[in-house]
Amino acid sequence: MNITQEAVLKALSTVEEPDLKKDLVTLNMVDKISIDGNKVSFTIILTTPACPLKELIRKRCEDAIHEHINKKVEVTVNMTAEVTSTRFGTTPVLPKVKNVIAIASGKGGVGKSTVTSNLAMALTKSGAKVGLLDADIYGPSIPTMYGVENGKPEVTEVDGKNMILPIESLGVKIISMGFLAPAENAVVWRGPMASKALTQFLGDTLWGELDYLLIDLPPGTSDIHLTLVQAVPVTGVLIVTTPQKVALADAIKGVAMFRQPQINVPVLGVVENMAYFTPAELPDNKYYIFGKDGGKELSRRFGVPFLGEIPLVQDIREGGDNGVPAVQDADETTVKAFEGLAQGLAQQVAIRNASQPKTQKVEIKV
Ligand SMILES: Nc1ncnc2c1ncn2[C@@H]1O[C@H](COP(=O)(O)OP(=O)(O)OP(=O)(O)O)[C@@H](O)[C@H]1O
Repeated sequence: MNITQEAVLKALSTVEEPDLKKDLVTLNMVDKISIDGNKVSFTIILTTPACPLKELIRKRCEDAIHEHINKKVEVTVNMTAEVTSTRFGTTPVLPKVKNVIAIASGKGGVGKSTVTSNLAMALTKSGAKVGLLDADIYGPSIPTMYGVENGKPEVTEVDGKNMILPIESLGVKIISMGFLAPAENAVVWRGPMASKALTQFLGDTLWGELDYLLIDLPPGTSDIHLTLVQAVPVTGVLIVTTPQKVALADAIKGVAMFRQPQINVPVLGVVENMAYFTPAELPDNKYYIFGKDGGKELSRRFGVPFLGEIPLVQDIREGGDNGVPAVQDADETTVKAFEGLAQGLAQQVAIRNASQPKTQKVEIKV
C-alpha cells in the first residue's frame, strides 16, 4: 500500500468541523502529516484547547482515513490548538489579546464573580493563556477568590511607559481595582472617574499574549459598562443570571443594553448560576430553590446560546472564600458544570471569529 500526502488530505477534506461547517483542510486545521508504511499520523489544529468536539473530530478523522484510503491504516491523530481571533494584531488596544470577553449580570449577587473566577480557571486548565480584569469597583472579590487579596502589582518601564504587572495566581494573570483601592475606599470611584480609571488600568497593564481576557463587570447597567466595551473592542459578553424572576428581569435589561445599535456587543451566551441546590450527601437530588429554567427561557427569548447550569453547592462558596476556585478540585458535578461552560463559551468565540470577515492585519508596536 503506497499512501500519499495528497490521499490523506483528500480523505480529511471530507471531514467537516461540526461548528464551523467547513472541512478541516479548507480551514487549514491539518498539519504535520507523516506517512510510514501503513502508519499515518497528522496534527489537527483546533480553534481552542477547550474544544468540546475534540474526540468527535478525532473519530471522524480516523473513519475518513479508513474509508477513503484503507481500513488497515494505523492512524494517529495528534491535537493541538491555536485560539482564533479577529482582533489579534488589528487593534491598538490590547493588540496581543486574542479575545476579550466581558461577564455581566443585571442584578448583583447572582454569582458573576464566582462564575468568572471558575471560568478563568477552567480555560487555564484546558491549556489557554488567560487574564482576568476585576472591573467590579464597588465590590472587587476576585483577589479573595484567587487568594491574592494583599496583592501589590509591580510597575515596570516598557519603551519609556510605566506598565502594571498583573498578579499571577494558579496560572491566571489578575488585575483588580481592589489592588489599588481597598474595599472601604471603593466609594471614591464614581461615574466618569471610575470609567476612566478602569480603561486606563486595562490598557496600562502588561498582559503579554493572552488567548482570553475575561472582564468581570460591575453588576447592573451603568456608564462603566458602556465606556469599557466601547474603549476596548470586545469579542462578546457572557450574561450570568439565576433562575429567579427579579434576576432575569435585570438580565434582560443587560442583554438589551449590549444589543443597542450604538453599543452592539455580541451576546455569546447565557449561564444560569445557582440553577438548583444539591446537598453533598444526596448528590442525585436537585432542589430548584430560585425557580427552574429561567436562564434557558431568557436565551430562547433573545436567540442566544444557553451555556449551562451551575448548581448551588457548598464547595463553590468555599472555593471562593478559600482562594481556590472550585473547578480546581471540587466534586465531579461542579467541575463538569464549569468545564462545560468554558467549552461552550470557547466554542461560541470560535464560531464568532470564524463568521467575521478577515480583517487586514496591521503591524502595531506595543
Ligand atoms: N453556584 C454557587 N454555589 C454556592 N455559592 C455560590 C454560587 N455562586 C455564588 N455563590 C456565593 O454567592 C455569593 C455571591 O457571589 P459573587 O460574589 O460571585 O456574586 P456577584 O454577582 O459577583 O456579586 P456582586 O454583585 O457583588 O458583584 C458569594 O458568597 C459566592 O461564594
